[in-house]
Amino acid sequence: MSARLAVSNLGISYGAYRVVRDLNLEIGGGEIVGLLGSNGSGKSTTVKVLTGINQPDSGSVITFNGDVLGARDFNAVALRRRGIRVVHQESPLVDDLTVAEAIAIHIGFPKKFGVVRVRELNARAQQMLDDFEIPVDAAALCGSLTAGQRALTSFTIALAGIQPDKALLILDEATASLPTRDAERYLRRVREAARRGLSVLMVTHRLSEVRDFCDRSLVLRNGENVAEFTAESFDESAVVHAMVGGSVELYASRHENAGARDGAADLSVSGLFGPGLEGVSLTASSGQIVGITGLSGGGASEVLRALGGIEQASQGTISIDGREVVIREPRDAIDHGVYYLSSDRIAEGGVMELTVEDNLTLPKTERYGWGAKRGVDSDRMIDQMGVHPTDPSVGFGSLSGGNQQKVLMGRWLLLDPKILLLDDPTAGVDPNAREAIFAALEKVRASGGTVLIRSTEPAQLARLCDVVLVFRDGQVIQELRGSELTTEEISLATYA
Ligand SMILES: Nc1ncnc2c1ncn2[C@@H]1O[C@H](COP(=O)(O)OP(=O)(O)OP(=O)(O)O)[C@@H](O)[C@H]1O
Repeated sequence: MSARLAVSNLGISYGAYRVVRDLNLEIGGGEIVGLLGSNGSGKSTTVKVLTGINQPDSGSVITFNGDVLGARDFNAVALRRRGIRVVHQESPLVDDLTVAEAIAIHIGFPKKFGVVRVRELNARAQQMLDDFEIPVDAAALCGSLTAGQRALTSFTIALAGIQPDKALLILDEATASLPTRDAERYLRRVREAARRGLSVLMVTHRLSEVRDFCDRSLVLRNGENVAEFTAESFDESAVVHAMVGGSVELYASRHENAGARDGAADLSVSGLFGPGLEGVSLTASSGQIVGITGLSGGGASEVLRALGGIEQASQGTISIDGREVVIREPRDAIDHGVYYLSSDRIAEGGVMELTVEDNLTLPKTERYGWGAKRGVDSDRMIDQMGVHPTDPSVGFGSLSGGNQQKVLMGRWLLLDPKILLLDDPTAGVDPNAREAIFAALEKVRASGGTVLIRSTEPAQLARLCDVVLVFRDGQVIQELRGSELTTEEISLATYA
């Protein structure tokens, strides 16, 4: 039987810049294939060809269900009609629509005499959700869904109106911002769909997902296919080796931490109320990495946003080095040496139209003057964070997602942060970049800074943090320290 998707000699270029070369890939019916690679290795670019955003170079041959695709097929509508569907990391659901309406946008509204039949609309959507045991009410507003439910709704939309045994689902880091537990739940649904014949191409940086859910996986490096693993031969260190062309050094781990000063609460928050916050109190000392976790909407992201001046607290006090400060907007936070890195790097971080150097040095622009210092600083950060490409004059908007994240992190590191607030900084970054981020945090800690980091991956927090604060209903409900800092304890406290 022929493969569902067969790609041979795929080349993809941006102008004269060849980003993908000679890529060969086959996916059989009902197979789940992982696509791995460092940030900037060409994964998204490949997905963009299969979803009709990019055109392949001439000489590339792509066959889907036995049909060789021609130039006219490479547009989003035609490929979707053929049964190639994609789910991205951010679910573009309109908050004011119900789940049933969001599904109907893609497959049509049931109508009689031009009037939408709401009962039928809801019943049909509920049937689709129930078919995959997705715990979502079809009549609920999309805006009321948790992150995990949103992701599962997007999955349902992607599968709407297709025959699984003729289709290909592409997961483009679909689980990157989900907590580990929700991601597993999600991928179990994907596996069920694969049992029904759906073919799946899964782009992810979480190697454990590939180990647990993929039948095979390919590794891209600099746009070339450098290794292939079966479920049996899959080995995390061999994969990472193939991704980076060398080994990854492991940096920070909390056992190395000697910097924390006991009792010196350099950041102290008391009775903080505000959007999503119901009286948060916490302290963090110089030289500490404080982990923040909790279900979405529980206050973990919200407290970082309030401290960073993105949202305004309505009540409560924030003190730094024993002095009360007022943080109403990002500028106030920055003036006190408090820097916030959002999980939404596009909306709240980088300026797409500016260069990498501009983005790195943005908050310090007025201090540079005419000397070469600006270039020296930006080169140093490009090197420290392993930004690719290394040319500081390229547009920030042309960097891959993971490389954008490294630049935004580098921007704050250049300012020697006193307090660094990071909201899920490793979502969508490859293992090498993750280690570069951890190494940078270790430096901040060693120089007496304080880091508050939210992560959806309990294993990361267990490895990195001196203390982990668990949030629920807008409050800190538990503090884990010392021997409690294990993946299991953190997961239990977060989800139980
Ligand atoms: N519009 C563009 N113009 C020029 N170069 C681009 C453009 N988009 C991407 N690139 C370059 O193509 C290369 C591959 O990027 P791509 O986004 O495919 O990487 P990726 O493997 O998906 O990375 P990540 O894991 O960070 O998302 C990168 O070097 C990137 O800088």
